[in-house]
Amino acid sequence: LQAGSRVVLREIGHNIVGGSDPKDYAVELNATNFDAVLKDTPATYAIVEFFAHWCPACRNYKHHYENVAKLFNGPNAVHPGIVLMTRVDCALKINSKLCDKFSVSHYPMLFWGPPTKFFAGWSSNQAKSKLRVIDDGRTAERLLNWINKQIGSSYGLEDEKFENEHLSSNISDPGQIARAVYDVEEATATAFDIILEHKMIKSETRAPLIKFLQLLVAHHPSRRCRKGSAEVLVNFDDLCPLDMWSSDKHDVDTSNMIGVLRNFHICGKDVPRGYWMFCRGSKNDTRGFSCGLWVLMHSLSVRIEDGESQTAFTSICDFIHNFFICQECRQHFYEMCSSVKGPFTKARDFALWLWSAHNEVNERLMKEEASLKTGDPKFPKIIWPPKQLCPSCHHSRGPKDKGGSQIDWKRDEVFKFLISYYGNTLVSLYKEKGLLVGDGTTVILEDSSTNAVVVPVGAALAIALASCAFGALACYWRSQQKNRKYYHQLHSLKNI
Ligand SMILES: Cc1cc2nc3c(=O)[nH]c(=O)nc-3n(C[C@H](O)[C@H](O)[C@H](O)COP(=O)(O)OP(=O)(O)OC[C@H]3O[C@@H](n4cnc5c(N)ncnc54)[C@H](O)[C@@H]3O)c2cc1C
Repeated sequence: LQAGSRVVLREIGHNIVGGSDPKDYAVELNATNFDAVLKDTPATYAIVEFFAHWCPACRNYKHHYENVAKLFNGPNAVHPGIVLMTRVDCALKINSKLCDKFSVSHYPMLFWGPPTKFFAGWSSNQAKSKLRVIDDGRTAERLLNWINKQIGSSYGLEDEKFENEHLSSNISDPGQIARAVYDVEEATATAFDIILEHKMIKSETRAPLIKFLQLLVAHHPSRRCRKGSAEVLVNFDDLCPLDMWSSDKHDVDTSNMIGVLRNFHICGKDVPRGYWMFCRGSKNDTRGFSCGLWVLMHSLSVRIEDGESQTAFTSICDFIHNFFICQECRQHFYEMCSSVKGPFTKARDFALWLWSAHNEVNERLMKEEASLKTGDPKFPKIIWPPKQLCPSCHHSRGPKDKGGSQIDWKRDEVFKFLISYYGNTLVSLYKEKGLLVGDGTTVILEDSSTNAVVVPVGAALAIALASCAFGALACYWRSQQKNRKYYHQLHSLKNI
């Protein structure tokens, strides 16, 4: 069911949801996929329209609903990942119980709330209290006004005309990073795709890749990516044999191997999704992947233990050096890595080094982008975190405090801020609730959409995750034996 829901969510992006009009933006749900789709959506809110296909008022209402849905759903959504707009046809027998559950009293009837509250026991009073009937959504304008009032936004029906320029770039809102967990997944999958696309796995790059994968298995903020990285790692020798790209390999062999590797979706089947959320630029060619990569690195740096700090440092440096396809970026970054004197012994020092290296890049780019006009006008480079985001990180120095290397930072406060920003806050909207424990069983954590602390950060987490990783590896090792056998059989057949 879950895999099915992902397919539906992915199809939303391409407007090819089965059964509904291919031009529809709202997603048609039914009793079989309702819970799973709402559970898996990265959107913060959902609207469910209960209607009946025979109802003339519903048919007339459809274009109003679609006009709003196109802002939020679909590959060209101006505001993706915020509201998932769906509909359920109550005239279909399969949906009658579902519509009953929501006491649908008229058509069309619209409900609003966090997606998880739609399936988390509608009968329970607590879930019920989080859902609201939209009482003023008769036209597209009124519906959008109603949404704007709920979430304090100022979206307009014409927003599409201005491309992405209406993006909110409120840097003082720490909650914005909560969307970035999906970008960290997107960046991980994109990086892996680039590595395959550009045949970057060579004898000299295998070791750095393995080391980086190990870091991801233990500390990636997304469980899906931890799991996928573990699968790649466990199968690494089979998937990436030493002679992978050797000249005596036929093109067919090579493309078969790429095919096999591609089947190992590092963050699950439905990532990359094809869009960015936190890292979305106001122009199509700004931000995106490189922003996601930074967020990934920072989120790793706040999850490691003291004893891992040097390994994490070299893994990240080597990964960027070997696999970040931007020549200038990787050269600059490697220079910064090479200038580090002693080995890191404290996770704090490594996290702060990465933060300050990133600021060094920001400072350089601030000037470059200003003179070349290549920056994103909505997201100019800044020395980070600005005072609005972390007042306690800055000593109050008044007018002399010009930024960059001149800022008088309170480094302990910066570290605290990094831990909370890239630790807890980053995963506070993340929908994967289960964590694997040593024996491969699943523990259900608190519902993450309620802002409850999902994962404690710090030593306890690092230890827990490290042992999870071991459990997961052992588990995958066993489960992959069958695949390995199949792979070897396939190979020996080919060699006959
Ligand atoms: C390793 C690396 C090296 C790069 N080197 C170059 C280069 O040499 N030349 C070039 O043109 N581009 C370089 N880039 C790309 C560039 O740094 C930006 O990623 C890109 O311009 C997109 O910028 P952005 O506005 O999305 O913010 P980014 O700089 O990508 O930052 C992403 C997010 O991280 C947060 N952030 C910002 N600064 C910090 C900080 N100091 N610590 C923690 N979090 C922070 C902010 O929320 C920001 O939105 C590099 C990227 C990487 C990953």
